[in-house]
Amino acid sequence: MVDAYSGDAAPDSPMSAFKRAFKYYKSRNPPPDMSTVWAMDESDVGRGVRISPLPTSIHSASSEQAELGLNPIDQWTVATIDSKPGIMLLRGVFRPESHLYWLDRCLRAYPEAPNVTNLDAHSDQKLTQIWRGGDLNRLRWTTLGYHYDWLLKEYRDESRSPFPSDLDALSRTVAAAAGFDGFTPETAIVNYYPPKSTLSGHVDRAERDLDQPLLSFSFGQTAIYLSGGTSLDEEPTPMFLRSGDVLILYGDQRLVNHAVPRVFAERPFSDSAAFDPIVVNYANSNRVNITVRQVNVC
Ligand SMILES: O=C(O)CCC(=O)C(=O)O
Ligand SMILES: [Fe+2]
Repeated sequence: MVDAYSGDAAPDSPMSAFKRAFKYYKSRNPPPDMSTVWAMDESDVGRGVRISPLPTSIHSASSEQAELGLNPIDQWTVATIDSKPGIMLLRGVFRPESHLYWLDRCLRAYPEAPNVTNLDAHSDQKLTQIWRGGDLNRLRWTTLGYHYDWLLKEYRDESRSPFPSDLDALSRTVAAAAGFDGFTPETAIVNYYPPKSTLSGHVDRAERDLDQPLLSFSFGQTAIYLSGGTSLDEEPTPMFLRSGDVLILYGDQRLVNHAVPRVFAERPFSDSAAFDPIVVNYANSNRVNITVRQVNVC
């Protein structure tokens, strides 16, 4: 399956450590040994994984946090890896019932005009009502704010639409809680992962201000995420990203190779009167990831 970043693959040797790991975790036959994937849910001295509460230096209004579907910040935890300063994996951020809210936004609202999706990027006419048109299974990405140009690999000032206010508030709250007070959400890529889909190895370097973190929100089913180094020869770390996980990359980790070689279903979502059964159904077999970035030096 071709994914949005596949044209971005560096001309690496076929046997780079990163590519080898990608193939290993993507393989169906034989399937990978899942016990080799880092769970990151408890401290592990051997691997240098530390889990701690988030230092609660910021206090955004708790009413706003509740509106965004967030747990109180003192219930969040952060996992770090000693050998990879610049990765923070936040857990406990979202209340369980809010995962479907964000999935609903990614499926019903964000793909609509003026936002751009893979379904209309190469068509003269903006497709509307992807949701009602039954095109959900072909939806692979939506861009918000600055619309990333996949061919030119850049953001252009002419191609920009308003950033959704709920995602803006979520991103600012999470960034500030993690110590990035000045973060300004200006663009997001929503990636949709049906079963068996992958995201090829790539580095996110198009943003003009690389001193700002990148926030990555995962909802729905679970991914194996490969966190590599700046060289494809560096052995990547495989880790699970589950619904509600927030990965923050900054500093030395802002420009590393990463990929999603596998998505698998393990998380049941129950029917709920608050959500269309199509959303619940989608959540039960697909994964959605939102990466939020600041483009400019603000
Ligand atoms: O789906 C993910 O976890 C990663 C997405 C990603 O790397 C990207 O959008 O640049
Ligand atoms: Fe990326």
